[in-house]
Amino acid sequence: MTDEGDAVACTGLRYSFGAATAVDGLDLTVASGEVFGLLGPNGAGKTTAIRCVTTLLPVPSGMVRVFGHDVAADRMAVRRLLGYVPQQLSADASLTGRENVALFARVFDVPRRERAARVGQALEAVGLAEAADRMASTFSGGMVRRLELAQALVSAPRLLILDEPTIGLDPIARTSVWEHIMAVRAASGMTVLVTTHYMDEADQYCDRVALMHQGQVRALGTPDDLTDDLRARRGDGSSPTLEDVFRDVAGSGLDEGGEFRDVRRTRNTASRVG
Ligand SMILES: Nc1ncnc2c1ncn2[C@@H]1O[C@H](COP(=O)(O)OP(=O)(O)OP(=O)(O)O)[C@@H](O)[C@H]1O
Repeated sequence: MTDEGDAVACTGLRYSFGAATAVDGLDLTVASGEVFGLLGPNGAGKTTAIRCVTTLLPVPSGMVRVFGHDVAADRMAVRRLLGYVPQQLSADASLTGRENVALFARVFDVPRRERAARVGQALEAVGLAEAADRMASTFSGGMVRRLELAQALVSAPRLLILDEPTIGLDPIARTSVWEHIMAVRAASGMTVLVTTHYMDEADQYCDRVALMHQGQVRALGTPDDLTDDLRARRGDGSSPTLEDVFRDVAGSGLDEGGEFRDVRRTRNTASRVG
């Protein structure tokens, strides 16, 4: 397989935790260069699906390719192509911003003589050049998130995967995180795959979105296509939002919002950066 073609192609992906099916036959294609949003409430299966794409979970059933590489058969090639910002804290509070990014540069095999420059560029790209030599423990929640973004960017990934990048941040910090993501994407042409349950962010920043519910994609398209389609079906002159589209495809499931475990995990994630 060459590394041309779509950034991500999932066919019939299934993943279960014991008897509980988290991802239930996911078919999904992310085109090279697009910003793609995987949306859904807590427990929809978003994190499980992207952990399969990143090779952190196996692919027990179905097929997942990243730029043509089968993630099950060619794990190292896939890892070299992607940067991943997980929901969990990945920055070390006892190191400076620069030391945190340098650590990722070493782990991701950035050539030694390029490391210092690449670390500096990654910090600059997320607006942390001036704060780079402060301890990460002194950073605000938004700065920690941007530091984690720099960690993922230092290896110059072709595919950046972000799991709830703005959860727990105030509106100004959320905008700042997104503006830095979009600026790096515009400069590098990298593909971005992001999970979020903030429909407004998806509407504003994503080229296409997949609405996921109970392990399956229930709707797929550009935010405008999805809202236009619902407007046409309603035919009552109202202007639906992406959230209305989600309520339409997921029904009452959206309000139920996953199990207790899912809510607790999300709260933990939010408080660790707050
Ligand atoms: N380690 C685990 N053990 C058992 N079940 C799990 C585990 N991780 C996730 N699940 C279950 O799998 C389903 C999908 O979870 P997943 O984390 O993929 O959803 P999500 O859409 O990313 O939600 P969130 O926004 O809360 O992260 C949920 O029902 C969840 O309870």
